[in-house]
Amino acid sequence: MAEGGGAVLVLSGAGFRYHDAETPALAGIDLAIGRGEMIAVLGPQGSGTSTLCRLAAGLLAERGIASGELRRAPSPGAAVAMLGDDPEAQITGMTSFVDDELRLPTRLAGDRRAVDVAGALAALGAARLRGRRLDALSGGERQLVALAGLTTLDPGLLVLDQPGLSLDPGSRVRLGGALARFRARGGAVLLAGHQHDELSAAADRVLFLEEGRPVREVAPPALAPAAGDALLAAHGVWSTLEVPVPASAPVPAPERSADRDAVPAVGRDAAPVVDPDAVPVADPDAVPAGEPPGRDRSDGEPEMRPEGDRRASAPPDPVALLELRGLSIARGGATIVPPLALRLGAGEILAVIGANGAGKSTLLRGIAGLLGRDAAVAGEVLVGAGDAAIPLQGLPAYRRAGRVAWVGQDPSAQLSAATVRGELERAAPLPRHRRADRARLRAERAAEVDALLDRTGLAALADAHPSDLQPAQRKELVIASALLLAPRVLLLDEPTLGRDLPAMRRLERILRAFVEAGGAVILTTHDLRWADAIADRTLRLGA
Ligand SMILES: Nc1ncnc2c1ncn2[C@@H]1O[C@H](COP(=O)(O)OP(=O)(O)OP(=O)(O)O)[C@@H](O)[C@H]1O
Repeated sequence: MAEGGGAVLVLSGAGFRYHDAETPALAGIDLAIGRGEMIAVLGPQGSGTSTLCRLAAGLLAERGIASGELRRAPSPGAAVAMLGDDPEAQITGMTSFVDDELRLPTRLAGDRRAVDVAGALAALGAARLRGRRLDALSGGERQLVALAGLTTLDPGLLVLDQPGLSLDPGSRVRLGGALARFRARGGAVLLAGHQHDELSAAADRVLFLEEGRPVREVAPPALAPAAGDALLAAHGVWSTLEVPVPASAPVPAPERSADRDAVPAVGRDAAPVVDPDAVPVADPDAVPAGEPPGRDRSDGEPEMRPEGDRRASAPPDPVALLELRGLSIARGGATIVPPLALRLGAGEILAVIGANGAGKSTLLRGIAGLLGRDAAVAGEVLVGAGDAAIPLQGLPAYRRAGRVAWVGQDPSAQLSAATVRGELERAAPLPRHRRADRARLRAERAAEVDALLDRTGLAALADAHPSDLQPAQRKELVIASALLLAPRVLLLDEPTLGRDLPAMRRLERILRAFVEAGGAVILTTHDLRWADAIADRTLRLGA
């Protein structure tokens, strides 16, 4: 551990207690980060990782009482720059375009020097975002812009709270490369989170927190998949790292074929009940004349293709819950989702994967009827099977919601009540009833809300304001609201964001119970290891 003169940040016996809290959020923190070092602090949700970030960045002064010692070394540029844990709050709201957003931190610091916008974006593999409007970016693209903006400050210490949120694995690796270059120039990095990923794996040391106290320090190789899983589990931390494929493993079948027989079988525990011909495929017949399948962008990005089908042998299709017939979505003159044919059976979980900006959220929004007029949606979305199938296209979102319930990438945008319980109580109207039945129905709904609060781990927070929840808890709340609608199909956009190990297990239990009761799920995720474990099939969007 770096001490004394070379240290950029030193915490000795440091602690912090929020004004309204009975117990300290942090206590007994001894940590020194030297020039060129990167330390990861991991722990379960509520263990104090975000508080430690804010303390290190000097952002807690008004909110409680600090104890112990904290020293930051002076730096020629900004002493410290921090990325917070809420991906949707990263963009300032003060600018409309990517380039201006990247110049803003330097300008706000009173520095008039020219900012290398192109270089900052290119370092994160995001050169394509130059000149784009901020309100037309995907969640991960926004995260990349926020990260690129921080790097323009060239601070002595970079504090990153869950920087991998919303980033695809390639972006996480590129961010790791940018951090390595920053460290080579003498910069120091403190990262924190509830998940172990490519970034924490590249740290010099990993410190585990438990109830605000440091409990163990290890070198990242001790946490490698799958050997390190038990150690991470003992500290309530989830790992998104994929188990490396041995060099001798068989090469999987090509992904691009629309021929079902060419889809790599990746094995499965329970056979899904889907149509044997229901493997999601690019529908060549649905491609408009003159337009190639895939998004018409110069960087050769997305193309729809089947990723994997876990069926060892395909059983008959008893209940098709959702069918897409040539669904395609274009925005701003570009094809975002190429024509897609897909049938989803009762009991099935489909994971949609793909790089940042590949179109995953757009697909879910298209199914839910939540795209604005600027989006050109073609093709059909049907819920139900055969003659009973109900076409959803043309129906407004509120009329689709009872059939396909959508949980968006940004949970804050779906919350409006003053308390967690209030949010659930208003999530779905009571069924049509006679006045005499009202009291009984209300009591049943209250019991249902209590049960959901327990299942989603929110019972102790029932009276909290939704804005006071962590991002992962807000998502939990929106999932609970969606379940109250009793939909046939759940559409979950990045449900794993920011979850620790217990919260991941809770999510799995909720999904399993939903599909075992006859529902179907489409979810998006950048956690490819988890997608492989939870989903019956995966669909990759983009290149
Ligand atoms: N209103 C809009 N107008 C034009 N393009 C848009 C608009 N909204 C999103 N896009 C673009 O559509 C593409 C797909 O966005 P989408 O949010 O679906 O991606 P995603 O796969 O969910 O990405 P992420 O993994 O980062 O969440 C992106 O390139 C995005 O910039």
